[in-house]
Amino acid sequence: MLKRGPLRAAGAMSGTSLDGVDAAMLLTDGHRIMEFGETAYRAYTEAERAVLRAGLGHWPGTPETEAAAEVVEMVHAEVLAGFATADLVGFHGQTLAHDPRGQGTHQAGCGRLLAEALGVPVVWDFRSNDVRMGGEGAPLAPAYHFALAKWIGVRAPVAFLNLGGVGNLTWIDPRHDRPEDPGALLAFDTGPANAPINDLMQARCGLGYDADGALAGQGTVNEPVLQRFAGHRWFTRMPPKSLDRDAFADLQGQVADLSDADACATLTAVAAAAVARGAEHIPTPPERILVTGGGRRNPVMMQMIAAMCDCPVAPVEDAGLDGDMLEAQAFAFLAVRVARGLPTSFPATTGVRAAIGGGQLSDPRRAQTA
Ligand SMILES: Nc1ncnc2c1ncn2[C@@H]1O[C@H](COP(=O)(O)OP(=O)(O)OP(=O)(O)O)[C@@H](O)[C@H]1O
Ligand SMILES: CC(=O)N[C@H]1[C@@H]2OC[C@@H](O2)[C@@H](O)[C@@H]1O[C@H](C)C(=O)O
Repeated sequence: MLKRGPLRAAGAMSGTSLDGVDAAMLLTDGHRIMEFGETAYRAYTEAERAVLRAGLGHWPGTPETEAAAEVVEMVHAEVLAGFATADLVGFHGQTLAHDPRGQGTHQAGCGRLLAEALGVPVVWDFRSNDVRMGGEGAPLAPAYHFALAKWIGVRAPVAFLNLGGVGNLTWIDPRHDRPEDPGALLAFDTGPANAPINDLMQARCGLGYDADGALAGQGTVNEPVLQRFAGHRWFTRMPPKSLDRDAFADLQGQVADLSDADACATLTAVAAAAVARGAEHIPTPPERILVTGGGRRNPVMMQMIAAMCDCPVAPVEDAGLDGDMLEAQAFAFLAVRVARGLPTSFPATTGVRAAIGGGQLSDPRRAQTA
């Protein structure tokens, strides 16, 4: 049995950019943030990343996904070994495929095995119940973004923007008390963010990403490619909506004839345009957009977003938050919500019919997994 009151939860996230595993401790009762705790990061080795890449687009039960799950479990056990004092672990796993209106959603990594390895209860499989109930299964961080808005004490609507492999945006009206209140939140995936840039850098330069936007900064944006992207029907679809990492994989072909710098600048503008087109759906302009995820370190992308959106754009550090660990903290927060029977997604965040929880709790101290 988990104790009453606030819990020390460790969250772990392996994101779509496939760079590594982030872990962060949070003291929370699932409603409020009481304290931020220690953090850890373990980059995937090239060999591990290749195994994960080979699993992308595969559904459970193939040799590729089994190999990917083994890597995910092993690296998480290593990273989370330093969090043995946690009351609970929130384990997202690695999304390999996401098709909520078709085959479902698939996060590699078994939380029951991780719970046994760590000797700590683990909440995992956060997305599939939402999909089963008709939701998009993503984004799930908005419930945490709502708690963060309360933590930083905003009084006017604010937006959190995550620039990971894929981008996602949460608009929050802080006048509401609970994330499930109608009008409190609107969230959706904006579109591709760093994933197309990383794929380009890998293919053309043998590098993992465009560090500090250096290559993009030397290039010229190809307007026809940008305009074709901005006119995609994805942007007229009403939120909530979610995206698979490789949903816009054809972008690589569209920049194939451009120089490295022009292709990189164009894909960076694509990420920014996705945010700007997505922002057209939000109910009232936010006081500012607080940016989390690795893309906030790309000054070219940040400047393009600021230019295309009509409001201030700043890294979450400006509000005293940790933009590298925010998603790991989110899954610590969500784990506590699952353990306490609180909803983790809402009609305005995943499109699910009514606010619901999800996740499985595997407790190694019990014979059975609930
Ligand atoms: N200094 C930098 N300059 C440019 N880009 C950067 C920099 N640092 C990180 N990035 C980009 O951010 C990516 C990592 O972002 P992040 O860790 O937020 O993604 P993720 O959590 O894996 O993805 P998602 O949120 O979609 O699951 C890197 O792969 C790279 O593309
Ligand atoms: C299916 C899936 O793993 N989606 C991720 C991905 O990465 C960013 C964006 O697409 C977001 O929808 C989600 O992650 C964050 C943590 C979320 O659920 O809020």
